[in-house]
Amino acid sequence: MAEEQYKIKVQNVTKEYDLFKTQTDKLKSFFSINNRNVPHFWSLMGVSFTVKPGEALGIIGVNGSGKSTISNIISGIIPQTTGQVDVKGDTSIVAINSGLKKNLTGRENIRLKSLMQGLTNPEIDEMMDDIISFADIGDFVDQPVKSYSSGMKSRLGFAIAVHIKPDILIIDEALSVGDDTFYQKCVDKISEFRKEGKTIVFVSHALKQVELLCDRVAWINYGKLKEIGPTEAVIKQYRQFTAWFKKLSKKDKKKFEKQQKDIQKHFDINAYEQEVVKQTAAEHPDDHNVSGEVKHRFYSSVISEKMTLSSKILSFAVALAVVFFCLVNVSGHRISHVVAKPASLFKPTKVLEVPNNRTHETKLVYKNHHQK
Ligand SMILES: Nc1ncnc2c1ncn2[C@@H]1O[C@H](COP(=O)(O)OP(=O)(O)OP(=O)(O)O)[C@@H](O)[C@H]1O
Repeated sequence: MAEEQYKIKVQNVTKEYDLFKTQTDKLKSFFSINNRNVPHFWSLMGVSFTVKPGEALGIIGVNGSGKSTISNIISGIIPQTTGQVDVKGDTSIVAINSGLKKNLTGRENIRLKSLMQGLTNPEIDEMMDDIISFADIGDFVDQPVKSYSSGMKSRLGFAIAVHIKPDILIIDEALSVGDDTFYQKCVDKISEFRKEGKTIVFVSHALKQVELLCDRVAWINYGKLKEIGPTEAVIKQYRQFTAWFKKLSKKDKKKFEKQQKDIQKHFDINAYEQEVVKQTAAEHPDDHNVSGEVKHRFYSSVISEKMTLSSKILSFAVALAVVFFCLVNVSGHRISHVVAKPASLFKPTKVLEVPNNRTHETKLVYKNHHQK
């Protein structure tokens, strides 16, 4: 069977967030054995799709549906909770609020992002003027990014992203804040990118832009992939959904949104895993290790953000050891002495008056002898 050609493959990806109310709750959860009392929210509840080389995939969906979450996971900015993400090539993300260091100037940000992408200083010097001219932010290029408007940040972010020539360009709502002239410049650049056979992921609410730029569209709806397919067909379905939603009364809109959010709060990852096992077993009846394979697919490439009980105990023990050694050091006693008489940890050693007529070595022997 021919191997599937893809640039990005997202398989059974989920993303869970803990909804702490305060910083104290967060701290309490570190010391608790289980996190059962912390409310959870599943921003993604098992999303799978592939993006082919040279394809422009649009990602659409209502506010809070999980579009930025999936684009940040593909870009490697945040890890998924479960599932596999395979990206073949360098990615560069342009998002309104990501990637730029606000205390650095525009010029410094250009250098930093380019270095992070593996370019050398001479290569960056060569590109610097082109990037500055594309961003067209005037003297602000030498001002800290914190003084930029969102449109200026987007201009700079886009200019850097397209000039460092990544294999995969991810654009998350970045065009929505630019003016018409800049927007046209970006569209031309994206079209150029497509002609070069680069892969594009385009997250946007602007359906007209999506229609213009994308070959296929993924509609993410409250953490799930609702539809994926040809641009026209998916956008038509999405428009029908938004038209239906707009017609609801205020009360029904709220009720609908609450129902969807409740599903995301009570998502059961184990039940989802069993569902995938069942589905895979039905598709591959001769495979006798479906359960093991699904488990591997769910958890093998996941870096957990949460600490397990054993790692909590280990961190606690290391912290205690550090405090102990600091106290021993301050107390002036030897470790063996403190171990034999723990109370001495809090009694500082007497300051010894060493007679001046002794040599350095004999002073040390004298001190050791008298400290016992
Ligand atoms: N750090 C976080 N902690 C808790 N919840 C989060 C966090 N980040 C995102 N979420 C939640 O995850 C859900 C998806 O967020 P995401 O930003 O991916 O949505 P989106 O589709 O990009 O929305 P928008 O169209 O408004 O940009 C939202 O309900 C959001 O509140």
